[in-house]
Amino acid sequence: MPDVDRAAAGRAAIAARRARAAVKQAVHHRLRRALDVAETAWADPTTPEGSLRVRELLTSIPGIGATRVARIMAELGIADAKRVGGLGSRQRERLREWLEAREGAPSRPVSRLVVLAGPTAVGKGTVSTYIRDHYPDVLLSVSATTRAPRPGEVDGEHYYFVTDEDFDAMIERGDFLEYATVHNASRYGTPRPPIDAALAQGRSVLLEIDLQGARAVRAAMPEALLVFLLPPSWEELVRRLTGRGTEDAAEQSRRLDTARIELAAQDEFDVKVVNRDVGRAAQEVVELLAVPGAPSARTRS
Ligand SMILES: Nc1ncnc2c1ncn2[C@@H]1O[C@H](COP(=O)(O)OP(=O)(O)OP(=O)(O)O)[C@@H](O)[C@H]1O
Ligand SMILES: Nc1nc2c(ncn2[C@@H]2O[C@H](COP(=O)(O)O)[C@@H](O)[C@H]2O)c(=O)[nH]1
Repeated sequence: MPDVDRAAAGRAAIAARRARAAVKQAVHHRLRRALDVAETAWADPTTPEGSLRVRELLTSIPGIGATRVARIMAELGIADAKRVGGLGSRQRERLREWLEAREGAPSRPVSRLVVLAGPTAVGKGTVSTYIRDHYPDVLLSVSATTRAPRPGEVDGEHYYFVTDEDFDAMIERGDFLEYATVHNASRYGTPRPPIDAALAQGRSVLLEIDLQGARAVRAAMPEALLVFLLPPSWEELVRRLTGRGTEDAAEQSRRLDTARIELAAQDEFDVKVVNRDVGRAAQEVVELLAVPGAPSARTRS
């Protein structure tokens, strides 16, 4: 096949894969949302979620129309007019199981190379650390950076802390899969050799990098799956950034400027995950990685 045709076929295959992933992600997202709504209603039936009718909750899931809803509710033993907050404990359990079984169905895209990006302080580092600690089969890439270590950060574990000269030398040697200046401040780069070695051994790899890095990895390795971590709200994002207390006011403001740009680019990503709860967000990311022994959504506590 001529090179031009091969390139066009490759682009078409990638576009088709992204389209399929987007549809699956939309269904998954609505199922996840339905579960969140139900859990909120059961934690406090006086909330707006509590007064939602079960049939409304179920029709919010793509592909489920009125006829199917009636059949599902009959199977679950839930009367047509029931509200989510008014369900008894057995009905709740049956509905939860039904939603989790759907959500855990093997319909999501899975990749050996996942890029986790998202705005400052959304919890990328926290979620990645949770994955590293709970799923040792996954290689969490350690970046090089020219920024100074924060209290408690360990060289070689959180980052390779290097000088500007070292960073330049690494660029010269072609050590990086990608690198960027982030928040108009320090430089960060992803060392390529450990990633190639892990993928060659069949291990899954997680990169926790910024938007520019995510775009560069997509260009270099189109098989990578790009995941965008979202905060529950802008206010919560600001709370997390200020609560972390590791940046002064000027740096916080610079990071929030970048955060606005990053949030505006979220639709470029294959999958979006909301970080309400660290363990849950980590599990959602792990389910996108081809990891042997990772628990399915059905076994989530
Ligand atoms: N689900 C969560 N609920 C509440 N707090 C959280 C959650 N996830 C992370 N945090 C807290 O938010 C703060 C920011 O988290 P973290 O440093 O992991 O963010 P980040 O996305 O890696 O930030 P940056 O891009 O600036 O490095 C931390 O104090 C962390 O403990
Ligand atoms: N493009 C890259 N971005 C990276 C890399 N490693 C980390 N990052 C991102 O930088 C910011 C700031 O990190 P912080 O530790 O100073 O708070 C954050 O968005 C990281 O995801 C990398 O190798 N390449």
